Amino acid sequence: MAAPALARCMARTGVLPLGQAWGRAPRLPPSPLPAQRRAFSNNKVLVELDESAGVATMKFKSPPVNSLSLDFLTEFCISLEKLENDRACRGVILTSAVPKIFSSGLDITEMCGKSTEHYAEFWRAVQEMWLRLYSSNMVTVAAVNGSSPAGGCLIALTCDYRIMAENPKFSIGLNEAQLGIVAPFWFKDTFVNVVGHRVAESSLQLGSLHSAPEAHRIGLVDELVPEEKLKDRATAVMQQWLALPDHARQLTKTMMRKAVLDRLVAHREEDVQNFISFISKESIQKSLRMYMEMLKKKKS
Ligand SMILES: CCCCCCCCCC/C=C\CC(=O)SCCNC(=O)CCNC(=O)[C@H](O)C(C)(C)COP(=O)(O)OP(=O)(O)OC[C@H]1O[C@@H](n2cnc3c(N)ncnc32)[C@H](O)[C@@H]1OP(=O)(O)O
Repeated sequence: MAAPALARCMARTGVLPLGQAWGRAPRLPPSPLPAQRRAFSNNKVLVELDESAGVATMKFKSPPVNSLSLDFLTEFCISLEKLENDRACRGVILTSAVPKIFSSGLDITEMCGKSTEHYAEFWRAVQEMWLRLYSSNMVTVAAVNGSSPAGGCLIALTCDYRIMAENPKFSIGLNEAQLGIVAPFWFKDTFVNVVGHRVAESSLQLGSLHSAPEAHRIGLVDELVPEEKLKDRATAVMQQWLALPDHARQLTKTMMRKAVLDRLVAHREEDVQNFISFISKESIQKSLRMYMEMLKKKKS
């Protein structure tokens, strides 16, 4: 099925028609076949699977800034679902193929001047991405090799472990307040689970974008490495996590994340309606338009 058709299906049903994000059987170790590498790709995400290690790398490739458009979100979910159902894959490293940018967050153009139906479709796709990634049975490591505001930061926060490249130009954080918008409760819950309530409260209210050292200091990222070592370090961390039996790690992950996941699952439609009423306000539309203009002016 093509991405737009899948997106429509997601909009109707609220889920991808590929399988279930919930109640999956625990993953089994990969079969002892000869070492093999596989790659598959769609327009937005490149996936390389090292079957001998049981590890895939998902590289975002949606230039200029890997913004999370409806197409990107749909293709991200399809790629993740494929890996989730692949017995040869036990862990996934998320990173970017676009220099200097991990992801610029939700595509603002998807939230400006569109119909109510479009907002509903878009928001369900954002929810779906988070539900699938946060509940993934695989070990998920974010190798943050560029700036990562808002929705980009959410992707990193949703992983099990975050490693960021030490580059003074890169920043990360949930900066929604700076755009005049509010991070939804499940963004906030994910953030609180990583950095704790006090840090999340001030960072969210200020819409802070943190430099790499600051992000490390507040626990937003688990470690910093020189850019050229990021890939190797992500691979080493993955090996460490995969050394444990899958079932124990998966049950522990579920135990830690269930309450937050259940909260969105129980209020999914209400959350879509909240998004629509919020984003449709003329004052919010004006803030978003001004923000886009500011981004464009910054260039000239
Ligand atoms: C009561 C409660 C109810 C709850 C309601 C919920 C409300 C909504 C919640 C929404 C949640 C999350 C929101 C988001 O994720 S919004 C996105 C936030 N992102 C940002 O603020 C990042 C903005 N971008 C940048 O800071 C920079 O672009 C960059 C990423 C640092 C890269 O800088 P650069 O100099 O390398 O590139 P630049 O020239 O700025 O950009 C290149 C082109 O890309 C366009 N662009 C950048 N970011 C986005 C984006 N997020 N969406 C769409 N387009 C984007 C930029 O405009 C340039 O375009 P052009 O070349 O000029 O045409």
